[in-house]
Amino acid sequence: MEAEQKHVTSLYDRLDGMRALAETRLSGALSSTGGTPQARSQRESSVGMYTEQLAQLSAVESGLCFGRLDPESGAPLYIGRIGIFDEEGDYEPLLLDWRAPASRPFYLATAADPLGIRRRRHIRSKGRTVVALDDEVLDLAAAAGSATREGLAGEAALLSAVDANRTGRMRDIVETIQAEQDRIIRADLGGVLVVQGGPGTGKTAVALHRAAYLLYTHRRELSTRAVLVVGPNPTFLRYISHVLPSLAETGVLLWTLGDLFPGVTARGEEPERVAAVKGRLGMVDVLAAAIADRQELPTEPIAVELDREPLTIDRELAATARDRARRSGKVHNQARDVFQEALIDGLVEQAAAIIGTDPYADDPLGGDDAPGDPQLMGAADLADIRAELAADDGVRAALDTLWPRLTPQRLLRDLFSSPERLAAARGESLTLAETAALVRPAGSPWTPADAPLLDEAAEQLGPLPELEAAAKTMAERVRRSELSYAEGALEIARGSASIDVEDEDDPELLLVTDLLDASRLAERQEDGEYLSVAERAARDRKWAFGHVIVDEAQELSPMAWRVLMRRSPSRSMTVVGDIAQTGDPAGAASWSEVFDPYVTDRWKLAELSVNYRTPAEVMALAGEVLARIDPAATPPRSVRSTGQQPVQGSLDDLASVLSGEAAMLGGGRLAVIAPAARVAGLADEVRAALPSLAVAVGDEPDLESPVAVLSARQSKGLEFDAVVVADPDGIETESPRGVNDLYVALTRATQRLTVLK
Ligand SMILES: Nc1ncnc2c1ncn2[C@@H]1O[C@H](COP(=O)(O)OP(=O)(O)OP(=O)(O)O)[C@@H](O)[C@H]1O
Repeated sequence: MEAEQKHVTSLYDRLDGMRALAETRLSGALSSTGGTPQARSQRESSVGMYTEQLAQLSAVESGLCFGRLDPESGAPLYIGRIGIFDEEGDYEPLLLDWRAPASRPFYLATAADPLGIRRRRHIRSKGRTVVALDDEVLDLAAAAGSATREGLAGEAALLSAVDANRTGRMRDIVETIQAEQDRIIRADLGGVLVVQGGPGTGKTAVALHRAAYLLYTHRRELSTRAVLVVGPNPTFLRYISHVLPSLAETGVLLWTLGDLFPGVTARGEEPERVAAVKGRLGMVDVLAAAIADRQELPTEPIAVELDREPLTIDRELAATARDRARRSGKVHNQARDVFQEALIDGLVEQAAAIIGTDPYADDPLGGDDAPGDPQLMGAADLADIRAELAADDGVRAALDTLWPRLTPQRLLRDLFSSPERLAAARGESLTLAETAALVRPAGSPWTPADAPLLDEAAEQLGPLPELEAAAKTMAERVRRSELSYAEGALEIARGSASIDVEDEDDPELLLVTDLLDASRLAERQEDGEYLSVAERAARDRKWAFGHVIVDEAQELSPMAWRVLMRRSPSRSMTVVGDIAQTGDPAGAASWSEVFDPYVTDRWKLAELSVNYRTPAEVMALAGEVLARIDPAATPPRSVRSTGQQPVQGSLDDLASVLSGEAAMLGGGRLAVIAPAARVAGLADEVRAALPSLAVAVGDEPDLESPVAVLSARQSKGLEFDAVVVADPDGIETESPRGVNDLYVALTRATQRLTVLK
């Protein structure tokens, strides 16, 4: 232990040194002022780079080094959160990043297949002090007598992690990743990988570690395209938000569905059945019809004047123009030009007929100008008339009525606030009752189910031409500035690099030179505005992410998948979920139903089978509910049993159950999970029963409070040391997939479960 402490201390010394260096460089960059635009851009770039570096170095403080591998021959390898190299010696690794290929046996080696490793050691620390060492000898003869269970790597460390008190924040599992999880984490970048697993099998943990692994292994590709993680709600995202930083990854976007449409944060609420209607693919046709409905024909002819001559836009002219615009194959906002052109053609014809016809045609002195003669006007005159008509207020007003410029927001706001517009758009996709359910007041907040519709509307409408032009200018500026930025910043990085990189092919060395990667530095923009790739991705509706990870994926509607597929044109995705936990009426009943339309059968399914959260006793009870959802389903195998059977009782005893739980809670967390309709009332009872404890409740409950009162739906993806499920029958009957919600509620406990009817 003493020897390990020595090594660990020396690693922390190196970490301190790296931080001090980054701090000095950062303050140097911050204190320099003025200079040419080039110098300013270099400064901005290095400030961004060193700030990020410092954040990463601070995040890996806890558990910096957690493992050691003793190969059959050669020096031991230490495994940790980042790679640290001996810059004074010959660049030997002092600590291997857990994601480096050489670290892999730490997760995969078994006595049966030791992968050249003699011994695996888990180093457990508190702060910077080593407190325990767990050794596994990966030698069949030596292992024969040991109590290690088949298939578990680092059992002691694993059990200590799964038994630890929960804190309201998800922790990383980097020290104890199991082989079946490791294979998913390190799967190839390309293609759609679906990870199906029961409750507590580590799907969320695996998804996040995969993000960190992919960013490390494919830094070049992914740093310029960014990785997106989609989770079910803001509370869940807060719950998982510390995991990636603790793995030294800061550039990943964590979004809910409601964040998918730039400029809109959709957090409004609506009945589930309404959201379910909005989530159906039939809405694509409804939106198309709603747009077509905005391409109107005048009920009365519209009069416009040209040089005091009366012209008319009548139904026939508007219909001809509309046909031409529709047949152009362009999207609405782009086809407006065609419509305008066609309308003006018609008006020019009228004008020419009036102005261009000789009024004295009957005059015998009129010569060639008899009625019906060709135009008197030349091309230049016609062009003048066109220009005049195009600028005419009356014509513009008519255009705005007959073919308005539409933003997605305007289209949807107008549609949902108008029973007439909805009736016109519903086609065969919506029943009368569904149509009526969609109506809402004009100022209603955007809901998560609106976000995919806004995106779909944006696709079908196309950008407003003036906004598109502005975006192009901006993109060109960024492109030009990126080049000088990247070059300048590379200069800085090269100048300050303390090692001389000779062998670019050495993978270990490349990891360090990632910091010098031009593509990463090219993220920085000119004009003092530092925008990371993630920030740029967040602003750009058409951003194509390098990789998309979806958690609780079973809950997403077909419309939501449609948007996500657009954000991932390369179809590089990791999707994790559990069909048996689908609670949302818009959610999925099978994975092939979700993916076949997009990637036919070219998606891969991986399964996780071990439950690290719920003790066997609790899972046995939850298994009875699972059997009602799908008699063929097997519940995941619990990694441990606690000997404590779930308690079943009456809701009348809530107060005494709660005080008993509070007494056992230690530093852990307790949740009361109930039907949504009973949450507020129960929260009052919980407060009364536990007056000295903070009780979290509401839309975005603070999960770090010792006690939370949640609906079953809200508890999805979360976990607590102790759970009291109140009114299970109420949960089951509250919604069409209520039995799935009950299954979720029963599988949230890491230690104790009480069910009160
Ligand atoms: N290899 C591991 N080592 C230690 N803890 C683990 C491991 N795998 C999973 N866990 C823990 O098990 C718990 C459940 O993991 P996670 O929330 O990722 O499961 P899940 O499959 O997403 O569950 P659910 O579907 O119920 O939301 C977490 O506390 C996680 O840290």
